Amino acid sequence: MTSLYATAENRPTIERDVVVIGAGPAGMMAAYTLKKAGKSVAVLEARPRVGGRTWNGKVQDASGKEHFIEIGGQWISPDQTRLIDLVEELGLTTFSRYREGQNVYVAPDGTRHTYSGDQLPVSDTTATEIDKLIDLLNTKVTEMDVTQPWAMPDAAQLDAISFRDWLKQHSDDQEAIDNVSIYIASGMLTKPAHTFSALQAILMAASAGSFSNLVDEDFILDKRVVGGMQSVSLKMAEYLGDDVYLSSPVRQLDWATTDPETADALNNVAADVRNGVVDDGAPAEVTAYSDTVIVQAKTAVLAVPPNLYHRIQYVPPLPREQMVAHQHISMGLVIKVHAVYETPFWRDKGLSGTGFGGGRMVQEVYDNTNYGPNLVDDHDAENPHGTLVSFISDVHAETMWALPAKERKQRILAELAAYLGDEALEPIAFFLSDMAAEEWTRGAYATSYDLGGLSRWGHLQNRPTGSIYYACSDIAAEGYQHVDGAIRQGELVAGRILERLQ
Ligand SMILES: Cc1cc2nc3c(=O)[nH]c(=O)nc-3n(C[C@H](O)[C@H](O)[C@H](O)COP(=O)(O)OP(=O)(O)OC[C@H]3O[C@@H](n4cnc5c(N)ncnc54)[C@H](O)[C@@H]3O)c2cc1C
Repeated sequence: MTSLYATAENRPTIERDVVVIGAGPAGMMAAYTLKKAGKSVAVLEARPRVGGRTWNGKVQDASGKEHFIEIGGQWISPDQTRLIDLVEELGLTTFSRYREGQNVYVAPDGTRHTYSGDQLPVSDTTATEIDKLIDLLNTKVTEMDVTQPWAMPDAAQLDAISFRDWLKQHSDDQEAIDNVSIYIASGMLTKPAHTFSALQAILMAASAGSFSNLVDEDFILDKRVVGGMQSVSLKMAEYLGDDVYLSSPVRQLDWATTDPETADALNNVAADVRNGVVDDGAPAEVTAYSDTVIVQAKTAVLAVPPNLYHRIQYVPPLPREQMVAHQHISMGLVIKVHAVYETPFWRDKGLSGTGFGGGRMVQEVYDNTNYGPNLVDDHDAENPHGTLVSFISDVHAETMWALPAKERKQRILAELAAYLGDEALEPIAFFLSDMAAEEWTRGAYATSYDLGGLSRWGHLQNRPTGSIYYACSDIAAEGYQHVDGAIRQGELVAGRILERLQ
C-alpha cells in the first residue's frame, strides 16, 4: 500500500537496527541504551527540540530580563531511583525544593491557617476521616502488583466505580474527600475524580510506593535538576549526535504484511492483521516515514504518549484490539502557573511557600525559586528573585482558558494571594504552561484510561505489536506518569529489543 507520505520525494532513506519515534525521556533513554549496546538507531522527533513534556523555558519581565522556568516536568522523588542514577551518570546535579517555615491551608470557608508537618489543620473529625481514607488506599496499594494492576483480584469492581464515588462509599466528610482526592485527581491525573476509576487511582499511588508518599509533598516534590529536567534528554541527545532528527514527525509506519486469510472477497474487504501477528516483538522489516527522513529498521520503539498513537498511519492498520484500546486513553488537563517576584517575600513572613486548599481553583502552590541564579543568561550572579508555581486542573483550567487574558491573570493571582498574602498580586513576570495547545502533547500531565479501561485493555499497553515496542511514562509501572517511569520504560524496551536482536 502507498500513501502520500510513502511516496513523497526528496527525503533520504537510511537503515538502522532500531527506529525510535519520539525524543521525550522515554525515547531518548531507549535510543541511548541501544546505542551504548552497539546498535544503530535513529530518533525521529516531531518538535524542533528533544525532551517532550520536559522543557527548559524562559519568561521575560517588564525590564526585558529573562527568568528561567520549567514549562513541563521538573520534580524528582526519592523512590525515582532510575532517574536519580541517570542524572548522576549524565553529570547533572540536583537541588532541594525550599521548604523552611510554615505551610498554609485555606479551608472551604476561605479561612487561612498556617501549619507545619503533614497534618492539615482541619477538625479532629475530618483529620480522622482523612487518615482512614489514606489507610484504606495504602492497604489497596499493597494488594496491587504495579506491573499488572488489571490482575488484582477485585480489579474489575474497582475499575467500575469512579474514584469520587469510591471515596464517598467510605466517608461522608466532604472536606476529607476533597483533601484526599486532590493528591490523585487534580494533583496527578488532572481529571475530575468522577471521570476515572478507583483502580486507576490505586495504580497512581502504587506507582509511587504508597498513597502516603503522594500526600507527603516533601517526598513527591523533593528535588529538581540544576539547569532543568530537559537537560536529561539534552545530555542523551549529545551522546546520540546526528542520530536525532528534529522537526521530523512520523506520519506513517509500515510494520507487517497483511494476513491473506482475513480477506473477505464477498464484501470486498482487503486482507488485514485481524488474526494478529505471530511472535510479537520479533524483529521484522519496519519503515518509518517522517517529514525529513525515511528510516528502514528491524524494529520500532513508539515513544509517544498513547493519546497520539492514532496520529500515525499504520500500514497495515494495527490489530483491532489496539485500535479499540487506544480510543479509551486520554490526556488530563492542567495549567502550570509560574509567577516570578522581586524577592521570595513569603520567606520573610516565615512561610515555606507551600499551600493547599482542597476544592479551590488553585489547590496547591509551592516555592519554585531556582537554584542560585534565576536569570537565564546570568548563571554566576546571585540575584534576589523568587518564583511560585501552582496548578489549575481539569474543569478549572477550562474555566480559566475561557476568560480574557487580563481577567484570567487577576483571578489566578488572587488565588495565590489567598495563600501567601497580597504581595502575590504583583509578580514581575507571569507565565502559564499550556501543553494542551501543543500539537505533539495535547494535555498534561499525562494520559489515563476511561472508567473501566485499565482492567479491560491495560494488559495490551506494554505488549509489542509485531515489531513495534511501546515506551512512555504513561504506560509505566513504577514512576507512572513521571520522568522516572519514562526512563524505566525506555530502558526496559531497549533491553527486550537487545534480547531479540541477538
Ligand atoms: C506541566 C507538566 C508538569 C509535569 N511535572 C512533572 C514532575 O514534576 N515530575 C515528573 O517526573 N514528571 C512530570 N511531568 C510528566 C513528565 O514530563 C512526563 O511523564 C514525561 O515527559 C514523559 O516522557 P515520555 O518520553 O514518555 O513522553 P513525552 O515527554 O511526551 O515525549 C514524547 C515525544 O514524542 C514526540 N512525538 C509525538 N508524536 C510524534 C510523532 N508522530 N513523530 C515523532 N515524534 C512524536 C513528542 O513531540 C515528544 O517529544 C509533568 C508533565 C507536564 C506536562
